[in-house]
Amino acid sequence: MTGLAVEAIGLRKAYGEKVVLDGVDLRVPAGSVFALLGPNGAGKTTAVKILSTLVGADAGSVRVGGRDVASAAQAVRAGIGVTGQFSAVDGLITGWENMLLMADLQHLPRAQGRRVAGELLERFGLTEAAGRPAASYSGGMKRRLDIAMTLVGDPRIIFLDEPTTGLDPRSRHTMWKIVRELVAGGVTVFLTTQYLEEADQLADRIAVLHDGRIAAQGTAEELKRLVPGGHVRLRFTDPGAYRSAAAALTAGGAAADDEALTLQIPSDGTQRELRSLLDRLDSAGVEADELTVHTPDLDDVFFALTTSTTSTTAGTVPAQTDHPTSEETVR
Ligand SMILES: Nc1ncnc2c1ncn2[C@@H]1O[C@H](COP(=O)(O)OP(=O)(O)OP(=O)(O)O)[C@@H](O)[C@H]1O
Repeated sequence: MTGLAVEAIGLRKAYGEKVVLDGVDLRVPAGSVFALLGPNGAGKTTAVKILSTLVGADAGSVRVGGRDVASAAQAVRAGIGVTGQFSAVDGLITGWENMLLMADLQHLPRAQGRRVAGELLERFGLTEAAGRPAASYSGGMKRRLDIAMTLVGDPRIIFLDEPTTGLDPRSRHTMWKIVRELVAGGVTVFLTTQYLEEADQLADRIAVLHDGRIAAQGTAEELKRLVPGGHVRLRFTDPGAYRSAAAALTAGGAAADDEALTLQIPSDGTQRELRSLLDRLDSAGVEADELTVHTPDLDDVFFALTTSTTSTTAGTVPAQTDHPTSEETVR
């Protein structure tokens, strides 16, 4: 599949008086990981339900795998996998039986169903536990079984609704590895999450859902640049070099710390701005001992976008919060 795996335009959904989605546009390139990020109740699950044909939208159009979810729901369903917050795993039967049930639902011939079930259980580290009732599995194992069951039909687009909520850090990392492997195999992953780190780690593109609208959308780096407060910090050990750099850069708004021999220059951290800064240092004939780029992290973006009382559109972001910034040091 080429082009867009998911394309939603003007999605609206209300439950009674409550408007949950109020004109949402989403575009997910095939073969990528897309994270829909939002606080509790933002409408993430509702969006997944609409995109995966489980619930109809009040307005707007959705194409998944190139097909319209309203007029070709059956065909859409055949090409997708959905793992919800409430697992499809039946606790009373074993992991193996859960897998075979899935294979039956997918109408796989018996021998093929057993082979696929065995391969997936192996891939997700569940072979040993396969004979035990799923109710005895840990949260992470149940989640892995859930995804394994989703993969029985070899879907090319997978929706994972909060795949790591409630998991411990180790299980969360295992889940991230699974997502990366799926994408390496050409699968498109649409996931929802409340975890900024998860979106940062996994997603090629992130959309922040707030008050029924997309407050911002882009790569993690693009989103971080929406929040002001980025700067470059230069540290010197030679006081002479420090003074020369300070003289060359204070016109550019550099804040100087004479005791620590550091200069802090406002910057969005882009290559263009860094090059211009280095050019100015070169012209002054000085070299910094350490150069650190401080970019706001996703926490800054998320809090800035989701704590406002009115929704914002991409590119217009409320004032920066006090959350720590991430740092990258270049020596
Ligand atoms: N079937 C329904 N009937 C009425 N209201 C609903 C229904 N489904 C969801 N809602 C409401 O829509 C809003 C969004 O819910 P949704 O589950 O989509 O949010 P979410 O972002 O997935 O939240 P969470 O992270 O808590 O799962 C909530 O206020 C919820 O109460």
